[in-house]
Amino acid sequence: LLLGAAGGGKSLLLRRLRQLSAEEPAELGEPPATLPTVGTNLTDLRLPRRVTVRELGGCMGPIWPSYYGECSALLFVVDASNPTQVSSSCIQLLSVLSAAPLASVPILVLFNKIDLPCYMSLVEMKSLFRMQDIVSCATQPITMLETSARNGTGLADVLQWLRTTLKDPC
Ligand SMILES: Nc1nc2c(ncn2[C@@H]2O[C@H](COP(=O)(O)OP(=O)(O)OP(=O)(O)O)[C@@H](O)[C@H]2O)c(=O)[nH]1
Ligand SMILES: [Mg+2]
Repeated sequence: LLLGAAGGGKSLLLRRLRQLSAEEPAELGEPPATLPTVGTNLTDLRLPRRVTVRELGGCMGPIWPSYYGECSALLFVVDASNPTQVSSSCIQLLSVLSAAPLASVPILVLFNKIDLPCYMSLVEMKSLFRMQDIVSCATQPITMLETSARNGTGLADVLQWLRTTLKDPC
């Protein structure tokens, strides 16, 4: 499952992950245009095992929980260049972490858009989110990464996390 506030970069991230996991990955090139996801967006990745990622648009927040039951790993995207979204993203993350069906689902928090000059660093984001408190109270394993879906920074680590996390399907 791929979640996060509207405009954080989920759709672009998914396109990039698909490009990078293709059999013959080409240069990423200019980012393709994306539209706000109204509803859900399903994309298959080859890791090489087939993994289906379901993006839920930020505007679909009220119905996110109806998809928690079938989730084996969760990516949560935060726009690290947008200070005004930090508090709402933090509340959304807390509600994801406290959802019963996700109690043991591994979580990867992605601080995206780090190519922008005004982005907030991992250290700043961790402190704004009070990540230490969140991680110590959470029942699920939480990993954090900085990414740019625009230029590809960190995306190989995202694929590696998915490979490792989804290695032993249960
Ligand atoms: N500079 C920069 N722009 C990005 C990055 N990732 C996404 N964007 C841009 O941010 C805008 C929103 O990206 P989307 O991928 O559509 O965002 P989304 O999270 O899917 O949004 P919803 O579907 O509405 O929930 C687009 O203009 C993207 O090109 C990034 O890493 N860096
Ligand atoms: Mg989208």
